[in-house]
Amino acid sequence: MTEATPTTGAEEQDRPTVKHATWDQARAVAHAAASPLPEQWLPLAETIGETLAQPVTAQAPLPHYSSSAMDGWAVAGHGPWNIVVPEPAEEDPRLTWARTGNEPVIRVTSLADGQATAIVTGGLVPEGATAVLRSEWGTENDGLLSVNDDAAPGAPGPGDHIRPAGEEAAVGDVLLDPGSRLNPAHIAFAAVTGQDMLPVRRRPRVTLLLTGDEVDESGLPEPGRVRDAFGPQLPQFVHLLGGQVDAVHRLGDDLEVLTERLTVPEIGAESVLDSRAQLIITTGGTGGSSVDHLRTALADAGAHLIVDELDLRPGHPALLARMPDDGPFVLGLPGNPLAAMTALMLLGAPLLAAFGGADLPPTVEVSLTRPVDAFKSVRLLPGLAATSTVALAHEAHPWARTTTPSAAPLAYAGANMMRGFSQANVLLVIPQEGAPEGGTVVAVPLPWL
Ligand SMILES: Nc1nc2c(c(=O)[nH]1)N[C@H]1C(S)=C(S)[C@@H](COP(=O)(O)OP(=O)(O)OC[C@H]3O[C@@H](n4cnc5c(N)ncnc54)[C@H](O)[C@@H]3O)O[C@H]1N2
Ligand code: MOO
Repeated sequence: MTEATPTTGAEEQDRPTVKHATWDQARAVAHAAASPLPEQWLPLAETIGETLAQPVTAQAPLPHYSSSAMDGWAVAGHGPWNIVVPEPAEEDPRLTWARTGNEPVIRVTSLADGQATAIVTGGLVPEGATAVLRSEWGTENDGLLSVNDDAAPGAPGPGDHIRPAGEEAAVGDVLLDPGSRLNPAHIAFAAVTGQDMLPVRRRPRVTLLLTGDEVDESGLPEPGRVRDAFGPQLPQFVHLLGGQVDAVHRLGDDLEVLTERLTVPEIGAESVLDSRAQLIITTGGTGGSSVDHLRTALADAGAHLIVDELDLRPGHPALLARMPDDGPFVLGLPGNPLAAMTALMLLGAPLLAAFGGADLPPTVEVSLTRPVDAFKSVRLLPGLAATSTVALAHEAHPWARTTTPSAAPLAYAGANMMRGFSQANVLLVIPQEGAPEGGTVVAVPLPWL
């Protein structure tokens, strides 16, 4: 985890603008730009989908006691064994009427060599027990337990069916890493280690400003108009990347409206709490035409450009800026749908990860199933990689070894096209000179890989 030092507005403004950023510069600069949001403790069940702020460590050995993995008998030494029957426990007679189960007994806490006692799965193994004999393999006769003919030869071997305390983790072991986006498996694990609350970083609040007079929100548009590719999916896409979209505004192509939306707090302007979103994502209007106003609006508002254009296609007119006085970040996505998606992955994903205190999202190396031609610039192409989260886990866990996965560059990858992207699970970084079949290139995993 990288714990970025909180920056002041002044430092922010001093940082030079990175112009025409390469794909990896864009990721690194965006990730370094934001500081982790404050952490808060939430009840375990409410932390799924949030980002863990501190490591979870084992407070006790895991499991915390030696238990039986089978119903049967705990045995000490070689058989046959004398069966130790638990003594009945003394009980307050006024309470016996309420009891529905078995008579209370005093648990057998230790066994001497040649003794055995009945045990159920998950039961606490008595001191001195050397193995558990499963119920199918033992026969009781007159207080004596023997291994029967069904048993495997040599059973029970030393330690059989005993789950030793601490076999999963020792006290102090790091069980979950900070920066992890918590999923149901993490929560199950945290629960069995005895956690009730976890420290998480809340998602940064995001406002979407969708520009474009020519954009329709439903139906099949007339020629000259386009159907909005962003409104129906960008809030969920941003959520997958760690943000929380609280507001979506459609602005048309109007400089005044855009400037107002960039500078006016979302709600509660007079509130003591800063109600502004931490990130404003705009779509369209990044270009230089008479109806593209984003750059003008940002300059008028005194915003500082952190990244000004990317040195690749599609997505080159994208920008990352910050409003003055520690104001929100502004991520300007180009209007062409695929260009917007590449810019979101290169600038938005690392920025949102940094807000959560998470590392730069990992990339994977893939080998191409077919060659890709040279082009006038680096390209980001939608790709279908034969990989899984295991390949990503490999980055964090060297024990999850994988070989280089293959990936197919997908057709229909124009800046305005969604057909290729709709089948993709990665964005392939193709060098300017192209790449041969079998050539290795970097792939940026999409958050639904
Ligand atoms: N003379 C130049 N023209 C263009 C250049 C250039 O360098 N010189 N760059 C091209 C590239 S590359 C891109 S990308 C776009 C950037 O455009 P903008 O960010 O200014 O976006 P718009 O002009 O508003 O729209 C571009 C395109 O995208 C469509 N669009 C917009 N919003 C949506 C939406 N919500 N859903 C679907 N499609 C949308 C819009 O209709 C346009 O077709 O500029 C190139 N031009
Ligand atoms: O960003 Mo444009 O979409 O590079 O082609």
